[in-house]
Amino acid sequence: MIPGDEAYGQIQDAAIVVEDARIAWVGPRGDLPSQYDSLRAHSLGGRLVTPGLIDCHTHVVHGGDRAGEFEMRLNGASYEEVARAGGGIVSTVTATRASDVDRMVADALPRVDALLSEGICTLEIKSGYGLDTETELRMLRAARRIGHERPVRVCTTFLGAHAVPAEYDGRPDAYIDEVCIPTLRKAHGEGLVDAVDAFCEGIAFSPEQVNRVFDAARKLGLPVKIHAEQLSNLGGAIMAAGHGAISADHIEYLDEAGVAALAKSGTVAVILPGAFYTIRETQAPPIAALRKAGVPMALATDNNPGSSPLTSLLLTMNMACTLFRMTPEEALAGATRNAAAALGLDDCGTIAKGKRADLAVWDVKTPAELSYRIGFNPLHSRIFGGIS
Ligand SMILES: O=C(O)CC[C@@H]1NC(=O)NC1=O
Ligand SMILES: [Fe+3]
Repeated sequence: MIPGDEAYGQIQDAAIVVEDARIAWVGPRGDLPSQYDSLRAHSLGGRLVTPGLIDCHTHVVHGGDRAGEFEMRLNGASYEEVARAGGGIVSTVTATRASDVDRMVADALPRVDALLSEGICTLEIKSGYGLDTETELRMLRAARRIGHERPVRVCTTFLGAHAVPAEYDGRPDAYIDEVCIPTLRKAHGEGLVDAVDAFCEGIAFSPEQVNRVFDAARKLGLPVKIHAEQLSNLGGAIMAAGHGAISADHIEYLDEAGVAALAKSGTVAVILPGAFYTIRETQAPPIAALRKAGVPMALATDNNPGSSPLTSLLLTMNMACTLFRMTPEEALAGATRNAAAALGLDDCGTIAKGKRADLAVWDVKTPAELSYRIGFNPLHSRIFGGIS
């Protein structure tokens, strides 16, 4: 069954009125109110227009790369074995600690530009490769700077609970209490934090440890999100749902109880096919159960140097359809309105009166082409805040 226009909320021969970087009116061109007749019209040649895309989960700021580990895994080492051998996240920490804000920005901009070239207007950027106060702060300052150096809205996420640094090896609780939570408070005090995230996994932090970070976040009035059930089921998503988390991400190993918890709390499921593909995971996230339970599903690149060096949200959409059997309409919703919800944003992600005038214009005949092609970018133009 091929969905019609109504499935995407599509309007044929539409007009969109933009005033002060916001959408003032949208509808069939023939219904355009006469009050707008005097505005300068700009034809898009009948092309498809979608909301500007939103990449709601990235680690795009980081030092170094992990091509060497890529080769290790190709010689048989699993992702967890690489992590336990002191590789993985911790090896990127060394490179990031040696970097400064200017260098972090310069290293990230080619990846950011690649993402923007596909119509992204909102980009989430996490910390989490510093794991000490000063480097975590530098990462978040770099993320903020990217939002000033490029026409993109940046949402920052504190991910101090990403891994246990070498100097706290075997002492995760001490790291949470002595570094992670104090750094969160300092970063929040500098206006660097829009949300708080944590990696709940056997190779990272327990639900109890993450719970302490989330308690601190909520005392600061910050929304929380979680990397959960990526490699096993520790109940992280259920714990996060109990905190009213705005998203639970990865969730390959989410069970029925976890699905029900997300549905009850209104938490968005963020599906990350890049990590599933890169670490050659075999357990797919429970898409059918999430769909049946009405849990909103978002998509993101999870751009990071280890488990998902993926810098294409369009390819992410294709992978979500081909690997996880999401529909093209679900994939587009996952990169727009549901991605906005995963960031706790209500002013973007759809083309509607009052929303930001963030739009993507495409040289395609149908919306399904955006998920159908592999490694092809049909973007005609990107409109950010009403300016193309
Ligand atoms: O491998 C890396 O550098 C990041 C891995 C990434 N972080 C996380 O919490 N889960 C992931 O897949
Ligand atoms: Fe991630």
